Amino acid sequence: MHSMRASPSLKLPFPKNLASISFSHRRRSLTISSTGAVFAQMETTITITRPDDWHLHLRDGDLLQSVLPHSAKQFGRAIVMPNLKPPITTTAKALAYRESILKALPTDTDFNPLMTLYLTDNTSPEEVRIARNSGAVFAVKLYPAGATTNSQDGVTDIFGKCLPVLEEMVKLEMPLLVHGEVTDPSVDTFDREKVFIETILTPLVEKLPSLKIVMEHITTADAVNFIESCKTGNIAATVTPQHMLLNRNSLFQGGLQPHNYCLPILKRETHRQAIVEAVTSGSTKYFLGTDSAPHDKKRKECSCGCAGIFSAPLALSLYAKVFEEAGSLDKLEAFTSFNGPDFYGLPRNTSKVVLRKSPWKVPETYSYASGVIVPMFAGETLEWFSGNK
Ligand SMILES: NC(=O)N[C@@H](CC(=O)O)C(=O)O
Ligand SMILES: [Zn+2]
Ligand SMILES: [Zn+2]
Repeated sequence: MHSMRASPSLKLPFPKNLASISFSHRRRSLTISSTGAVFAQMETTITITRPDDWHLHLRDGDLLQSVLPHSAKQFGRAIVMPNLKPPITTTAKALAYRESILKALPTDTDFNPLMTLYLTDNTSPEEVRIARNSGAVFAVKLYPAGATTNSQDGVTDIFGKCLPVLEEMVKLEMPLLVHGEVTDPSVDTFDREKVFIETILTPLVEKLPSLKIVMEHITTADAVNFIESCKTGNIAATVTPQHMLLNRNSLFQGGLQPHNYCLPILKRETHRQAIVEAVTSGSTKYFLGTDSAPHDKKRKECSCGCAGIFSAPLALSLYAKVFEEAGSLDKLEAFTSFNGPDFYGLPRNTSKVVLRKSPWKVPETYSYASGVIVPMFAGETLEWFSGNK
């Protein structure tokens, strides 16, 4: 009879260089087969500092009520996007929105929503000062008008209309969060991020070199090159699970796949690889921003489906998958839990979350009072499970 014992000498597929995160392999159960062989089933967990989500759409009303607990269970804080209808353009609106988020929170959580202001052509420097002094608003969000969901009130001409506000933001050390795509209909959809970097972002950094900028949800090797080329420490990027796990083929796999449609749109495989390589290298310039963007199933599956992927319940599992596949699980915690607060000048969380290697099936839908939301990877099995306190 040969037996397998749950001993530390058992070969497990993990990197050796595990500086900061703690792993544990525990024997969960023993199975004795008909031939008498004993199999030990191992339970593997990773314990990391509680992550934050630096780019999240919480919506309002019914939708807020049902999506918020998924983020609050796993994340300590989130930068809450202001693209509501109507948008959050003033501090007063941001504070009221914050109150409604706090009211919708489950009681057993200390989740902290960090608010943002929606930049328009008419935002005043005074409004940004009020926002900063409120202590509740942590950034200003630039949506080029028409670039994405609920961006119609966004900026039409950043250099013509917004310079005084941006100069004030430099003084206040208030970060500018950027949806980095041009809206010119003559520019190919797949090139809109690259052209934005060339025509807006590069001149903006030249004009205001000390403005803190987060390029949100990067999707291209061009964005990685841009971020790497900025040596000053005040330019960073958030990265979504979908832009590290999917390429544009997944928009068309076996037919049109509306639930993989988000903006900026998924790009070709070489871009995905460049992003994964940069993020899993351990660079401090990249941090977790799910861009979890719930829409009702009916608004995704229709003749003109809207952009946005709902990933809040599974995002952490997905990031773990990316880092594991890259052989860089030891770098996961800095990306999820350190680089973001360090960039924003906020303390890192002190509590922990546990990720468990315990396969689970992503639900086909999540329901809310007025309908259902189809999550990313609906119905698929994921290896890492998170969600325990
Ligand atoms: N990412 C998306 O495709 N959609 C976001 C808006 C955004 O972040 O651009 C949304 O609010 O639905
Ligand atoms: Zn966006
Ligand atoms: Zn977004």
